[in-house]
Amino acid sequence: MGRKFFVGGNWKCNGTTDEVKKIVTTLNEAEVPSEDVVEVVVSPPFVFLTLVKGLLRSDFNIAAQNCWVRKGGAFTGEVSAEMLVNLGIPYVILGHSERRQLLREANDFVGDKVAYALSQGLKVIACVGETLEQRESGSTMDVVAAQTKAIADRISDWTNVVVAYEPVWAIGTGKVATPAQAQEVHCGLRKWLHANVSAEVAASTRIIYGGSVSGANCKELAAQPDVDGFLVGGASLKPEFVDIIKSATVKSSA
Ligand SMILES: O=C(CO)COP(=O)(O)O
Repeated sequence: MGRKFFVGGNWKCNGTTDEVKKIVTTLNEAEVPSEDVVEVVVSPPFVFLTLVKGLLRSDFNIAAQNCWVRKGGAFTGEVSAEMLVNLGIPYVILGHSERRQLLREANDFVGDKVAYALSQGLKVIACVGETLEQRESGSTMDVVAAQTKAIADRISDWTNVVVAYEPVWAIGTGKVATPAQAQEVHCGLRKWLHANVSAEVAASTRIIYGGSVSGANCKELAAQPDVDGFLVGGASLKPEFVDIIKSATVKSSA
């Protein structure tokens, strides 16, 4: 199947120039498994993309945290996919729950963004996930399936898509999903892709987990068969991120 382990660090709206330089220095000095074993992608705020690109080791990649839904133009405050391509930024995170919730990004809008970003040559980390209320009402799979469907309806090639399952109740709360809870949804998403897209896409698309991932809990999560990596928030700003990258070896030694 060859789903290379993927560890993303979403820095969100954090950091000063000095702090960013410090994080990059830590990453550059870290001894981590080779590129054949793990793909590492860090996602600084837009304003630091060029700085990080200039300093970061070449075996790590960079993602923007968002981009505009269509071609750039008169859209004050937005950053277009074309601009990211122009800067040499390979990845973009789209549909993060903070944007879905705080900025009211709806499923269709996120689907349009994913399709446009892919059409411009970007790779996409597409986020899905349920709220606590939705989980408690038993609609987790329906919610993540609807979010995934809005993407599937608009794209035909999944090669450059990584799906990030991030339960909203686990983000920034220290309340991590149990390995069994993560595995259940990841397996459900893979089955959904199998039934609604294709067996090949289901087998080859990486489904990564996000929500209070730490150096302490990453190994157990990484051991789950359908967990292909992580999207890390808070811990990606700390040296602990290196331990999370190293959890890739749980997979390669399995
Ligand atoms: O939202 C996340 C990554 O995109 C997860 O954030 P935390 O790791 O801080 O819970």
